[in-house]
Amino acid sequence: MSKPNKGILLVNLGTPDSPSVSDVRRYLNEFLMDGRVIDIPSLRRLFLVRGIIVPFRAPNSAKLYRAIWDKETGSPLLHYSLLQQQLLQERLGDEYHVELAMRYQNPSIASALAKLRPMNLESIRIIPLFPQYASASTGSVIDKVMELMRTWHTFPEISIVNDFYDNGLMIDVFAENALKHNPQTYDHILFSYHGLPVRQLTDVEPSHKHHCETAGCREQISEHSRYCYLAQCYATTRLLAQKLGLQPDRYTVCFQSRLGKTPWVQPYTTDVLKVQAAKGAKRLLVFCPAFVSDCLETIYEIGTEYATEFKAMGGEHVQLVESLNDHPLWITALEKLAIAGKHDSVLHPNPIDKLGVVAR
Ligand SMILES: C=CC1=C(C)c2cc3[nH]c(cc4nc(cc5[nH]c(cc1n2)c(C)c5CCC(=O)O)C(CCC(=O)O)=C4C)c(C)c3C=C
Ligand SMILES: [Fe+2]
Ligand SMILES: [Fe+2]
Repeated sequence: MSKPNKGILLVNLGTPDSPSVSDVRRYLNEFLMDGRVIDIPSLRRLFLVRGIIVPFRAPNSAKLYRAIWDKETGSPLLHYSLLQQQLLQERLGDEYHVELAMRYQNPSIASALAKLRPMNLESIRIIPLFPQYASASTGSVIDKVMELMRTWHTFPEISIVNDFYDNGLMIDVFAENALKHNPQTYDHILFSYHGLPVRQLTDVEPSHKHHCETAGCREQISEHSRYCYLAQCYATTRLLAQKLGLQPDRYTVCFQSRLGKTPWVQPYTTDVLKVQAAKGAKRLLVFCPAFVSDCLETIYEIGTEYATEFKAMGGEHVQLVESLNDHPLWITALEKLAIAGKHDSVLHPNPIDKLGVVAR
């Protein structure tokens, strides 16, 4: 067995160590004290998070985590992330060493970097597992990695995959997972993305600030909206709709998981459910393309909470499209990202067929 020469660090958001109230409290405290997540001055954040949000939220969130916790495999997010790490390692072979980390809680980014550092690697590629760039997710991972690496004496070649919202193989896997449910048999289709406070959307870059909603971010990706979460969510949706042959009146883009009282990007998924129920829709198919693994926000929020709400409004069925999880083609997408970075971008193609990575 040869010694690995290249490091890959996969990073997802994080999950509590267990669904106990104390572990959920520790997780929420770390998560929500991140200044990129609750982006207000640190003293106000401390008061709001420690004094109000976490004490009230932790017991309730712990109940939700208990509902999705598997007796053997624990948190679905950690379970699928570990599978992705293991399957990617098998694909890449001995030349590479693949580590998994979570931005919050465990396995921590610090512990993953502590394993990679003494390997004296030629390069390390960091892959935050969020298809669309947001400062609160991808940005926070990059920030943390940079903070931890600052003390290193020597650096290998470092690269970061900052988004992959238009990755062709990822689109193929979501489309394939949806086809199992015969999309044409549903009254309407929702593309439900994780929400963000509106102010976090507009703070992208000076030429984009204040123009997000008027600069056509929902219609196209432009040089001003290249890093706009909203623009990337709509771009992912257009690619999926195109792949599945969906006309615009068959689907709605919406945003879930709002927290707090400030305005978040709209339309909210709950409002779209109401509109659809009022129109007489009975069956909804829901994609969650901001998540590469099924997790609390897909399994519980969509599959249980929103499904129950929709039924109470007269609907009959809400079907979640399974996430990418351990799909072999998604592992191929990760393999390509690991070897060549953003290669399979549909909108900005940079083919790497010459590297010999073939779709399996
Ligand atoms: C898709 C990427 C994500 C972004 C962007 C994001 C922003 C964001 N999230 C919160 C608050 C919460 N999110 C929670 C769970 C959660 N969030 C993501 C991803 C993104 N969040 C995932 C994958 C998960 C699920 C984790 C799991 O263990 O399965 C939670 C915790 C659950 C709960 O108590 O409801 C909170 C809180 C904010 C405030 C925010 C941006 C500002
Ligand atoms: Fe979140
Ligand atoms: Fe925008």
